[in-house]
Amino acid sequence: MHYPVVEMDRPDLDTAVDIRAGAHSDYGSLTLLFQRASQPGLEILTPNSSWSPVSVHPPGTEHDSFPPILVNIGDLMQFWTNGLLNSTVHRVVFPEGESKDRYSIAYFCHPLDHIEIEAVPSDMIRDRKTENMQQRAEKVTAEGYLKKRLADTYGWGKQQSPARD
Ligand SMILES: O=C(O)CCC(=O)C(=O)O
Ligand SMILES: [Fe+2]
Repeated sequence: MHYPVVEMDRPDLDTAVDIRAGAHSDYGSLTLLFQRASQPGLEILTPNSSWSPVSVHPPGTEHDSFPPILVNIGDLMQFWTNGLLNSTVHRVVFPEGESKDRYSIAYFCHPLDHIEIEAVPSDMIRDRKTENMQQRAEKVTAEGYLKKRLADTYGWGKQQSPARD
């Protein structure tokens, strides 16, 4: 992803409101995020509902040539584990007071299309049924799940209504 430079002194920019990527959780099981040094911006939503910046070079990695690979838990992992592992809500904000672009690479790990989405068959996971867990009567494949998420988010695959006179 390339987030282009935005001049911080633009009169129409309000960094309290304007952000680079809105709050979301990833759809798949795990996401591997590759970031570049000195290009911060990622924030996660903490359990007390505040945003916390994620360091590109966490302690102990300051002198590494490349930032470590960041692993994000996605919604599918939350579903597979009945919420034992919860997906992270995150967003990307502008760096404070600086006009810089940001580059990142996200690898979204997703099952093959035909795989049926169901919780991991273990007693520990089975016992963890929570209110949050979506109880699904019908079987869903990885492809069906992904298409639904894309449709909910972007209207992907939905018929455009014909233009009217
Ligand atoms: O660019 C980033 O640092 C995060 C991107 C992201 O969250 C996403 O593509 O899902
Ligand atoms: Fe994401």
